[in-house]
Amino acid sequence: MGLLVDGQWKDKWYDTESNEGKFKRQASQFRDVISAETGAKFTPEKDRYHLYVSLACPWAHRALIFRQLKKLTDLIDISIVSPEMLEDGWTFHSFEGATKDKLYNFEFLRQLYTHAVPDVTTRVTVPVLWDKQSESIVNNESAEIIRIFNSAFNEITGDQQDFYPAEHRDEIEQINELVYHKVNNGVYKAGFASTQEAYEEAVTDLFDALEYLEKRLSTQRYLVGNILTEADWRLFTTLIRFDLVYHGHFKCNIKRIADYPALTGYMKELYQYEHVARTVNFEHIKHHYYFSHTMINPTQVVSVGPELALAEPHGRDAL
Ligand SMILES: N[C@@H](CCC(=O)N[C@@H](CS)C(=O)NCC(=O)O)C(=O)O
Repeated sequence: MGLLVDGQWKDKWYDTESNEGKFKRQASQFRDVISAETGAKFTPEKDRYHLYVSLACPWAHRALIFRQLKKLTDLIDISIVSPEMLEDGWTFHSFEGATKDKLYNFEFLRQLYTHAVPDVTTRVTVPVLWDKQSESIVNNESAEIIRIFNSAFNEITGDQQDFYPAEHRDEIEQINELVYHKVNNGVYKAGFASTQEAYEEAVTDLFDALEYLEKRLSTQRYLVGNILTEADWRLFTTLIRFDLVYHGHFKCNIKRIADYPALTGYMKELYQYEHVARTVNFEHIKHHYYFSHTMINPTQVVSVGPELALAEPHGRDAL
């Protein structure tokens, strides 16, 4: 794993030493929008954009889910990186369920970043929303890509479902804040911590948040206002990976999601939601984490279990 500095690849892991053993995620750099407004640089068009994802990555997973939910699969094609992310970062090496780079046939994802900006300094992350017309990155921040997908193409697809409704935005933002820091990023803070204190702080915050979410979801079907919103999908991509990789590989092991009845039923319901299951690839998830993080798992042995009973009735209809 590494990063680009002035367009040059440096094989370097996140520096936790200078930060008391804590993992600090860097902000995404490409933050444009797609809009039908006059003068907009990126306008909604069929076949103009391409999405680069990893099926292992919870952030890219959000974008893949929104692409399905918002009926964008015919408008926006995808390229899928190999789950093995080692000294060259994300690659398009052959792996079942991965694809080539469908636009440029690049070997490495970093080549896409330098194709856009030759002297860029950035981490090379997924997801990337790419504009084929200007050959540039529209956005590489999943929280923003899902908002783009939520509304920018509605005129073309005719799909008006709104996962970020105006009347619930304050509450969505509040819950997103908690879920992002303590859960989505919380598992990484626990897993990548390089001191006991940093790990314990992250894992305690994470399980405090899970206890809170379990309570909240015991009396209401979804996180906000009893309708499905982006807040639910943002939580889902961490929950679905939890017992598979975060519990073992990242030592988030005070409990499993299977030990929380409400969170388990909720996760199953979202998994069973139309077309969502096809965005989940358990092999890519397990292989990526156990094989790529050699500082945590130097043998690169990938765990076999656990079995998850995701197709069983979720029992959430009563709420
Ligand atoms: N804030 C970004 C984070 C994306 C991210 O960190 N993706 C991970 C994969 S799960 C990645 O590509 N990591 C490579 C690296 O950090 O070098 C987003 O939500 O889009």
